[in-house]
Amino acid sequence: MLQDIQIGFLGYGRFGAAFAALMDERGYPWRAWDPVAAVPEAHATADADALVTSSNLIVIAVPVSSFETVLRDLRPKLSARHRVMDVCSVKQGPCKLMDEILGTDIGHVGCHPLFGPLSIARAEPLRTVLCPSELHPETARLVRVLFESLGSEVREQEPSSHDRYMALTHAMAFFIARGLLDLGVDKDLHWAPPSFAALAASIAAVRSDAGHLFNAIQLENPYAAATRQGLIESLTLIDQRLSKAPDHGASMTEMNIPDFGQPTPALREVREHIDELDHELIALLQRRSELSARAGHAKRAVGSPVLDPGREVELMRQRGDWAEQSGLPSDVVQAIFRQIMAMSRRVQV
Ligand SMILES: O=C(O)C(=O)C[C@]1(C(=O)O)C=C[C@@H](O)C=C1
Repeated sequence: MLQDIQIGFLGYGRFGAAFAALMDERGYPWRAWDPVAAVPEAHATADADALVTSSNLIVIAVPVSSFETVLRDLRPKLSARHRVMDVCSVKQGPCKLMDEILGTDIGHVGCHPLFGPLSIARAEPLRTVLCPSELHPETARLVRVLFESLGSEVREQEPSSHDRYMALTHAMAFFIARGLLDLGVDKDLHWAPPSFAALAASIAAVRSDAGHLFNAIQLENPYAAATRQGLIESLTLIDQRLSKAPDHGASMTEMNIPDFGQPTPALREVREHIDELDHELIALLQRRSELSARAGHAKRAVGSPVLDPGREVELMRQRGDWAEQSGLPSDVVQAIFRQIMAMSRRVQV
């Protein structure tokens, strides 16, 4: 299904470049064109026409605000052999435009990769939402296979359900984080309690955002304004209840978070936490293995052998130090890393 694929990135910004690197790693041929950003020479085309001539799957990777203009400019260059996908973080508008402008003639599918340059670089799990057009189920199938071959989990959704869900999650995270950022909460987070970790990550995401992303998430999602309003209202209500509380005891009961479960015996509870943690450890090992495969790829490209004894000695020493600093026996931690390293070398051969 993917053997004849020729990918053409229309737009080579931060996301386009990271996505293209992922394609590269899996060996898919790709080209890119961008009026501003520099594309690596081996993949560059002279203009948008040359990109369309040399590709059969066009990935529109431009800010949502310029999507319509780019799509209208692209349309006359396309023929029946082309498929088009977008990567916008909102879906209702772009999917409607693709149905309208590309119609039955050109296969298309809406995509929202829920990952970015940082999550790709860190080998975090990849997830993608697809919004298939009723007109082109076969394009959705092709693009699903493509994402799955990149290691991404894929979910299909109606554009409106996607945007409602993103208004409650993506837009909310950015909205709250932006508010905290404006309050100056991003400084000195070293001593913030673990309960703040998720918010700190959201603040970091907003800070590293290319600028247009925040506006697109809030302004191009038709449900985001109402969701923001709903949040402000519920926070105001909580604030009013807190400030008019005559005494802490009585009024705080309604503020209590409901207890959803039966109290569990202490050992069962601890074991549940251990299970959860081990699950996370395995997910981290899987990500490490992914990075190791990339290291193998990079070494093969310059003809270096898999085994790098110098790096391994340094790595062991550092893990030993980290273990000691955390109050763990360094010899045991190093023994664990010897096994991890053995597994790592296996994925590189
Ligand atoms: O750093 C590298 O060169 C890797 O390939 C990664 C790695 C590792 O798993 O950390 C694996 C094998 C090498 O001998 C050294 C380190």
